[in-house]
Amino acid sequence: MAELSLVSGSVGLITLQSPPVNALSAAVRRGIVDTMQRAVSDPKVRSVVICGQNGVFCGGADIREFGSTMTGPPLVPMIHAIEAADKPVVAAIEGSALGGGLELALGCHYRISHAKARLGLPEVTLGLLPAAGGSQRLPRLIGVPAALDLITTGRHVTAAEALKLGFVDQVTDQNTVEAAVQFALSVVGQSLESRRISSLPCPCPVDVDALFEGVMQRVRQSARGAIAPVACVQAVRAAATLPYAQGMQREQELMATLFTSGQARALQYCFFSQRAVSRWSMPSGARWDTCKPKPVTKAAVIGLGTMGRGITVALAQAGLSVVAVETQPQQLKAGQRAVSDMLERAAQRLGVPSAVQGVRYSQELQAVADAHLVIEAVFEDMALKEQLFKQLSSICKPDTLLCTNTSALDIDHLASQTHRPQQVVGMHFFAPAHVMKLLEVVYGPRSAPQAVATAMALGKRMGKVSVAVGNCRGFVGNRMLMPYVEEALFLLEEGATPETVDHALEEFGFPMGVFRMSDLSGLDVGWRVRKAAGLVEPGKMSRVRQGRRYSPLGDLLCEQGRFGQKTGQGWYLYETPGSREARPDPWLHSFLEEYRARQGLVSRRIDSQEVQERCLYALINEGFNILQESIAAGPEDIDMIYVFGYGWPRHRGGPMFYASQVGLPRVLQRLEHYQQLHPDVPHLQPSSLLWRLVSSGSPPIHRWREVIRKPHSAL
Ligand SMILES: C[C@H](O)[C@H](C)C(=O)SCCNC(=O)CCNC(=O)[C@H](O)C(C)(C)COP(=O)([O-])OP(=O)([O-])OC[C@H]1O[C@@H](n2cnc3c(N)ncnc32)[C@H](O)[C@@H]1OP(=O)([O-])[O-]
Repeated sequence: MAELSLVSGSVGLITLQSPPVNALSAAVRRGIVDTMQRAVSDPKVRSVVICGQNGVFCGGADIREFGSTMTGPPLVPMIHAIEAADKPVVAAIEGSALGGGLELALGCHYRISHAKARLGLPEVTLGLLPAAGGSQRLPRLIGVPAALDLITTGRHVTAAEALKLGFVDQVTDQNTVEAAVQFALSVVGQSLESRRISSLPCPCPVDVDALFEGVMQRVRQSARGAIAPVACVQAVRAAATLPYAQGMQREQELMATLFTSGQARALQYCFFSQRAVSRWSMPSGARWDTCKPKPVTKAAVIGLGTMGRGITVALAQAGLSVVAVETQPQQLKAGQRAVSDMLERAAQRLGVPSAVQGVRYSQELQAVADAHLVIEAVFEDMALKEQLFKQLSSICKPDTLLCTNTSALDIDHLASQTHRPQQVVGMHFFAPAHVMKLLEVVYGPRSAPQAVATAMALGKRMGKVSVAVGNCRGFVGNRMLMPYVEEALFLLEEGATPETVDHALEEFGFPMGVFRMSDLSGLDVGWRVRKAAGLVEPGKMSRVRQGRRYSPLGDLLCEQGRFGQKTGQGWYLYETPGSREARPDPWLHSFLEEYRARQGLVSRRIDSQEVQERCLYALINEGFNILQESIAAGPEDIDMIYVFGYGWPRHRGGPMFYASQVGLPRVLQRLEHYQQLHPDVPHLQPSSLLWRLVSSGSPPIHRWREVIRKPHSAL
């Protein structure tokens, strides 16, 4: 929908009307074509301004339409008609001009932007490329290198940067539409030839081949198997080397290869899932739209170790007044210094005032008494946390929320240490807490829905992707990680090496394989968790613990002080303790051979397919158990946890989406296959929910919740 009105006597004002972001749906495109034709043919109209309703110019093509047959006027000729108009057309950009929205503006002869607007061509983040002329017009306007950067990264830029780059003509902090109308009045009668970007030559870099080879190499490396960034480079290359019309044809050809790709579907699923997880629900029926969060302006953090420092920074950057408590004077001093440095550096980088003044420090627990919300990030020890929750329960006001950053301990047990279990939830951040986007909000059986609502709202305010999950061992992320890590260890026992396992997982798209990741986070972290679970028997080689198969390989390395990067030795060798470059370790290879010989294991060749299937399907299977138990409300919750917290490649959609793409019958069949080979490994036993989904005809992922909700016999 678009509306045409005459303003200031001779300006035709076209307003896009499709809340919330005026996406270019079929109806909006039809409205633009109709209103443009009327504006061009109306003699009273001497210039045109295009703007968006509700302070948003346009969020691009309507992503919801991608799954169905496209109807209505196509974008490319619509924009060509605007560019070809013989009356000046000015885009009044407020809020966002993204994707097709910016391409629409690039079809206009002038662009006036509000200072707070965000502009960009983020199609690559949806597995696509700018296919309404953006890959051909932007390079002509701002040059090839700058266009390559914006199109291959999909990053949003400020109006100030857009002005500097040259694709907006004016920036205002006043009324943008008014400024655009005045501008449109001022350019009536001026020649438009040089304002039709498609007719401009593309400024070609001296050695165009070298430039594109260099960019393509970099893009392929960082893409880790994603196809859209590669196609984006090829489209911009067409702009640099072909006349406009041929370049446009190349753009459309490349888009056709992406539009129906599995990766595009996965990335668009992630787009909507990232928004869907904020609409949380609990098994009790409590939901995001029935529980009002409590206001939180004063927060407290207890423990200024690595996690406590990151959480303090994230809270301060979100504008809260924070009191950080650390009882150890040395640790308090070091923590205060680290937090101040991080806040100063971030302020410089973002060009905003620093939030250092918003943080107070204390050695006294009493200092948290008037906080609205307290997050403890002390050492991961149950006895220590029990003691702390008892103290907080008497120090804090009755309605103060008590949150724990534990990554595995029982939330409900900690709640039982207080007089207000309903006010206790987990807020599980991921290291570094001021950088990682994911926040697991963990509710126990006695957590009040308003406590969940408040923690979720605070997560959103901190710029986190917050996912509400139920209390169980390891919550969602770490619980699914256990079978993934165990399968990797079993594969070493059967003949693989850390290099071959990691290569297969990095080939799949993970930034780091399981063994490099383990060396980074420290083998001793998992060792402590296994000890707490009673699984570790120092020096023992037995491969059955608590009635199931167990690999003591990790324990044996830890007993030799091989904790990974921090000790310079782990599954790999490092130049010095703390260095990051992993090198294959001949000692570890002979250690594995000796271990197999002592265990009577016969080594065999293991290919990438088996590594990927066993590690990923075991993880996915645990995901089905989690859905079955309603620990997670839907597959989107699990997928966003893995995409934003565990490096699951976004172009693979997340573990559950990936399973739906592979095909549930295939996942089931492969799990059964490996379970027959390894009957002593319970986590290969297919989840009953997986069975049920397959026997219900493997419905598409957006319909899994119906099957999950349907009453069923446990048999
Ligand atoms: C040819 C052409 O070359 C190609 C092919 C394309 O153009 S491809 C498309 C390229 N465009 C994009 O990649 C921009 C995508 N959007 C955004 O980045 C953000 O939305 C935003 C604009 C910066 C606003 O952020 P926000 O935080 O204020 O609100 P929100 O919660 O995100 O969004 C508010 C609501 O609007 C929905 N929404 C947003 N953009 C949409 C879009 N382009 N299509 C359909 N729905 C959209 C969103 O799902 C949510 O719905 P619901 O969850 O409420 O039901």
